[in-house]
Amino acid sequence: MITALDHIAVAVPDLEKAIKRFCEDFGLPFDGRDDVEAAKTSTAFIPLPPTNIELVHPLNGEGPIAKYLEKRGGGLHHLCFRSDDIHADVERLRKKGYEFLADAPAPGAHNSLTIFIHPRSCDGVLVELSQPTDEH
Ligand SMILES: CC[C@@H](C(=O)O)C(=O)SCCNC(=O)CCNC(=O)[C@H](O)C(C)(C)COP(=O)(O)OP(=O)(O)OC[C@H]1O[C@@H](n2cnc3c(N)ncnc32)[C@H](O)[C@@H]1OP(=O)(O)O
Ligand SMILES: [Co+2]
Repeated sequence: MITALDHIAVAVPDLEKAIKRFCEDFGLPFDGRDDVEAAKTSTAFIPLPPTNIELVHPLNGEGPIAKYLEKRGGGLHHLCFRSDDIHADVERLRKKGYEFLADAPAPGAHNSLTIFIHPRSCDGVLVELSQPTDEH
């Protein structure tokens, strides 16, 4: 079951500059960085209960965020829904015809398991499902 809006992700061309903007200029809290090799993505989390902002930047200059920045520049990149049973939610949504971008959930930021639904299944919005695998 989907239980929360876990995060809203913003693709940024300069991660340090974006962290300064959100945390120093806007005065928001900073919950640290997490480089996720499996997703080829560097993240920075800004907790804003009951959700978070996730800044996403290419890890080692490659991967999906690199392609996105190259084609579109910075911008809103995806919405992530938290699930309490990601395998059941994937099965349920696949049966409804949603196009997933992987066969199975993979490691995400903050020890989560994540999987993405193609934007063409969701009116042009890239949607991530995420299940925490331990307390962060
Ligand atoms: C850190 C881990 C994790 C977490 O724990 O939170 C993350 O958030 S990782 C974040 C980065 N990872 C991903 O984005 C993985 C899923 N994304 C993909 O697999 C690809 O980016 C994609 C969505 C399949 C697009 O890749 P590709 O087909 O190679 O790119 P194109 O540029 O050719 O785009 C095709 C099509 O899709 C539209 N598009 C692309 N990105 C987005 C987006 N973020 N939001 C909305 N739409 C998007 C693009 O405009 C193209 O549309 P058409 O032109 O209409 O075909
Ligand atoms: Co995300």
